[in-house]
Amino acid sequence: MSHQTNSSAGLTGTADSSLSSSVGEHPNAITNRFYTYERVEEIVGFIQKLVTTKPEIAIICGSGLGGLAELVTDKIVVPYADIPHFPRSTVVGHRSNLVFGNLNGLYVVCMQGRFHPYEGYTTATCAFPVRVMRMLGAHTLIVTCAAGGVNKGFSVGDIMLIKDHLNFPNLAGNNPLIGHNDERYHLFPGPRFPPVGHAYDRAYLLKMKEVAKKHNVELREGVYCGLGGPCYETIAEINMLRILGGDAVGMSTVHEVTLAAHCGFRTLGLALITNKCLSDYNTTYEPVHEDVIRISELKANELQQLIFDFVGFIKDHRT
Ligand SMILES: O=P(O)(O)O[C@H]1O[C@H](CO)[C@@H](O)[C@H]1O
Ligand code: HPA
Repeated sequence: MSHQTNSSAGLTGTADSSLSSSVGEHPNAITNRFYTYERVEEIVGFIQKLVTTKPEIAIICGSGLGGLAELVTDKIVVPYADIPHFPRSTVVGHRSNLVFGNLNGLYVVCMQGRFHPYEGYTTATCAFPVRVMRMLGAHTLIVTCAAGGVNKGFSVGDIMLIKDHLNFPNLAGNNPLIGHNDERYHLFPGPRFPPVGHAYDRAYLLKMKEVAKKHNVELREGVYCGLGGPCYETIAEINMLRILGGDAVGMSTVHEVTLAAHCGFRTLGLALITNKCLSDYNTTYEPVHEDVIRISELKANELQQLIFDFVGFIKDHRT
């Protein structure tokens, strides 16, 4: 399949000058002027010509966790490169496909590869596919990521249910919702000031604990800290995160979950602890991405089984 597009993938400053400039010039505002309601609609329309079944569950696959999409049956794979205006994943361990199909009885869409701010994308660009998946019909978002273990009680290979997050870019004035709050998304017109106190669905969290118990998997639960990257953290930064109540750290997820809360997704977040974080100045170990991918791939099966069963639960409890 090949679809020619003359877009520059909506990277940062490709604002359409014909659009009114009632928003500021913050890079995220510019992105939101590029990914207008019409453009999101165009992307959704393009996908709907290829995929006629409406997905109920949207899944974002973290570093090394793209194998989840291989569990999907009756697959339709839509490369990001074929979708008008869609960015590309540039990071090892992230492919660049939307994978549609059946997972344990429900129709799903998997992002096999996500976008990170350190790749040069704004947080708004990184997160905008969440809106696309919502407009395609999904009501539940399962977000997965690789993360460093900030909590000293965590071990490499642990799976942490994300109960909340610390969104550092947001605290520094960098939120994917900066810019015009377009109320034409009539199915999910998020408010100008969206609440995010319950961005991670409590009932889903409890259900996932039950699923894990059945599999004899002991889940951790904690607060995910979203930082900008691409540097891994200094020892002082890790110590700060501990003081602030952080349990795991990564460079993704928080902007996606922010947009998901805005457009009415119910969200489950799972972080796979791929490495310990630096704790003292005598430690010689430093995290490396190769280890992150290796551990993700090693533990992927376990995570996939949990998600597979969780989707089965959603199927049985749909209203
Ligand atoms: O969050 P995901 O995409 O799983 O990846 C994590 O792993 C990479 C660092 O090794 C960073 O991209 C970090 O965010
Ligand atoms: N820090 C930030 N992001 C990460 C880490 C880490 O230690 N491990 C995996 N992603």
